Amino acid sequence: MNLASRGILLVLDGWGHAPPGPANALSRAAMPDIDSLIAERPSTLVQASGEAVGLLPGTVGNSEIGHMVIGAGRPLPYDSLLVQRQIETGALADHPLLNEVCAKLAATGRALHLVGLCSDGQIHAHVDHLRELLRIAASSGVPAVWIHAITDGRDVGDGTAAGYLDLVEKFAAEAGTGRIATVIGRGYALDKSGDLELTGAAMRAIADGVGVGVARARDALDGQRSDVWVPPSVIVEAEDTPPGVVGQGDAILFTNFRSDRIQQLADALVTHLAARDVTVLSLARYDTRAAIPPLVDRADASGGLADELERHGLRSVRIAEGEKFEHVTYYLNGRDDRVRAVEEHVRITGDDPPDYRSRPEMNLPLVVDAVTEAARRADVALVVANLANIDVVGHTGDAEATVAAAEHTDAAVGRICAAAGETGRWVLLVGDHGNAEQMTRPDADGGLRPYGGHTTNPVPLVYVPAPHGRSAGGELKSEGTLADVAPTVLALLGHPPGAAMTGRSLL
Ligand SMILES: O=C(O)[C@H](O)COP(=O)(O)O
Ligand SMILES: [Mn+2]
Ligand SMILES: [Mn+2]
Repeated sequence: MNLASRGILLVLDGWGHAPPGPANALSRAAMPDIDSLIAERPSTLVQASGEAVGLLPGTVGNSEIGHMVIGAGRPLPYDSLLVQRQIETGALADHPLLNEVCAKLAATGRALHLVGLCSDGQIHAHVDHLRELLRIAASSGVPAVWIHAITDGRDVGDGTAAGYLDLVEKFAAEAGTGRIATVIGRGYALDKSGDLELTGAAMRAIADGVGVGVARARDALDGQRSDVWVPPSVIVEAEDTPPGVVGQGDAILFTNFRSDRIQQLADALVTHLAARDVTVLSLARYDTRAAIPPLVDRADASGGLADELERHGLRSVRIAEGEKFEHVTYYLNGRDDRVRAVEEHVRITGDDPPDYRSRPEMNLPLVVDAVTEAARRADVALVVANLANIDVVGHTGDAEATVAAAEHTDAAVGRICAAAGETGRWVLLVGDHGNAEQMTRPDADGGLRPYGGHTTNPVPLVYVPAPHGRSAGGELKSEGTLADVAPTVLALLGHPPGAAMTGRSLL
């Protein structure tokens, strides 16, 4: 392979584009390296949200679909879209497995427990799906439906949980079934760091009714520091036992469509309830240890960049710190957990602070070292790395910390581009979805409140040619999407797009 055709694909997580302004942490940050790349190198903006990537129109992008589409070279109908389609066509209401489980509950007088994130953030879940499941349960004659409401405050503004709890109660009243049994912050219920104390606290509230006792769902929010950290709370209507515990012969249906953050809880519940003869289902397919039957299955994501690199015998090294490791491996490879013979997966571990605001640099120097080391190797055609800071710190909603994260990211990009120059590599930089370029959101009273969630903004794509390599004229083609990244990478490596790819090279 021509030396100059080797490269580095850098995903800057949460790097969206928006006009400069006080709420744009990226325009506020001093980012001299990235600014000069955008000024001097071919660049464009590409779509990373909504239909362009396989989401419902107007839906914010996310790391899973972002990396999957970057890898697949085509939009992929995401799990949320597939669920929505099944609702619209009536297929969910007619789902044989769901009907069978509901019929059994009706016949045995047992309860259905719906467990999921209650917001319309559309990253992990949508409260409208819960509404539909309540309707289906009601029309199937399920005698009791308990809702285990996980509060959000991350994919939607913090302080909005009360409104969603009210909405859930309204949906239940409309359907004629459903009562909130527990209220649990996503910090507990959706931990994915392996902290089994957090997961255990959520699990005991759901399964056993052990937690902070409150009279009404909304009371669980009183005096709490954020929607994310609402302690596992149990609605106790009578003095003694909370009514919503999971009993012998009950069924649990997890209503999140995205697996990554609910799977730890789902696995814990399956293990904990093993002796209680509980049927467990999930709305979409999960990557749990226990096999949980999904109501809606995943779209095929094969034939992407990983398959093409393998076919051409091109070695790639994937590098990211823990928060985004699966994204440059599992998701980029189309939710395929094989490590191919031509791949190396490097998970950067450092010490992770409990709150990234206190260390917006995260473990970035270690990521840069690993990228530099891989870039020096002649046997490596492609280094793929994710720089997580802008997104992960952006999620705290703290604009000052996010500015600092962006400045660290800029310095890292400078170091990586210098290493690329020394090793004769090109670099392609791309965001996977917006986040840090929009750190406030209007609230109901016409004011602005801090916002740490994702956006629908396009993301930059910047091509830094190798010192003696192919140059792309002045600009990259316009009107691209994340689906065009893999064809562009393949073109730079000297290959056509894969047969399954509908994206095109933007060179
Ligand atoms: O799970 C999270 O951290 C957020 O809800 C979504 O962020 P991600 O899509 O970047 O993981
Ligand atoms: Mn992301
Ligand atoms: Mn994110």
